[in-house]
Amino acid sequence: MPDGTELRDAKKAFRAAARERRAVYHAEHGAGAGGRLRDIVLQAIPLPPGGVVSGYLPIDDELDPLPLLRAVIGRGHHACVPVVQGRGQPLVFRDWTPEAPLVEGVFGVSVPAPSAPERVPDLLFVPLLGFDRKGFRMGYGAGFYDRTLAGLRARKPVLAVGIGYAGQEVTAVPVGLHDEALDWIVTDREAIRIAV
Ligand SMILES: Nc1nc2c(c(=O)[nH]1)N(C=O)[C@@H](CNc1ccc(C(=O)N[C@@H](CCC(=O)O)C(=O)O)cc1)CN2
Ligand SMILES: Nc1ncnc2c1ncn2[C@@H]1O[C@H](COP(=O)(O)OP(=O)(O)OP(=O)(O)O)[C@@H](O)[C@H]1O
Repeated sequence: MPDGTELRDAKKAFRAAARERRAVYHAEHGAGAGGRLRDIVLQAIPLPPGGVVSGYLPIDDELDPLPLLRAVIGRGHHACVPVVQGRGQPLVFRDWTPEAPLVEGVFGVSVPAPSAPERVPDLLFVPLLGFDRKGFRMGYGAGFYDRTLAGLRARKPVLAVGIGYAGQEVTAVPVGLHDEALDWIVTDREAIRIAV
């Protein structure tokens, strides 16, 4: 069931404001943020040995997760990134390395070529527009990560780690029934473990 009108409007207003805040923070703090993020994640979060870790290829003013993904590969994990199949469908993930050939996917987002093997992540680094300390996030509004996390969590334990700038924190993200909470949020300043 889709969200009701009131929640949809609240989320829409939130998204517009969050985009602006992220752009301002990115312009001010973006340089070097990906390296700081990498160091904080590796210090705080135990990665599943030999596991599959998903990240993302940054768009707009997202915090750059590629230094982290390179480090994760260096420690023997598989890295992968999301591929949109279509509206209303969960994301799939394809293998990513710094050398991987990319093609243009849905929404003009770069994705690994179809020759890259599909993977099922054990740990997901999740992009976001805004987050709160309860572990709720908001994205671009297609519900891709909510749908994808719900599907994965029904099959096996996965760890969902939201990635964003400290300046993307809000008091409370408007949430609906479909919203899947994150297990951790890591910013360019700190790692926040969400209490269960
Ligand atoms: N880096 C990254 N990759 C990702 C995501 C993400 O949030 N970040 N996604 C997370 O789910 C999926 C892609 N989802 C997306 C959904 C909408 C738009 C988007 O820009 N939509 C508007 C354009 C708005 C604008 O540019 O002002 C549109 O539909 O026109 C982009 C990505 C998978 N890959
Ligand atoms: N598991 C699900 N099954 C069916 N519909 C869903 C599911 N998850 C989310 N939706 C629907 O998708 C729409 C968008 O959800 P929402 O506004 O939470 O997106 P978002 O979290 O900002 O986006 P994204 O996860 O793509 O970054 C809503 O109408 C929501 O009801």
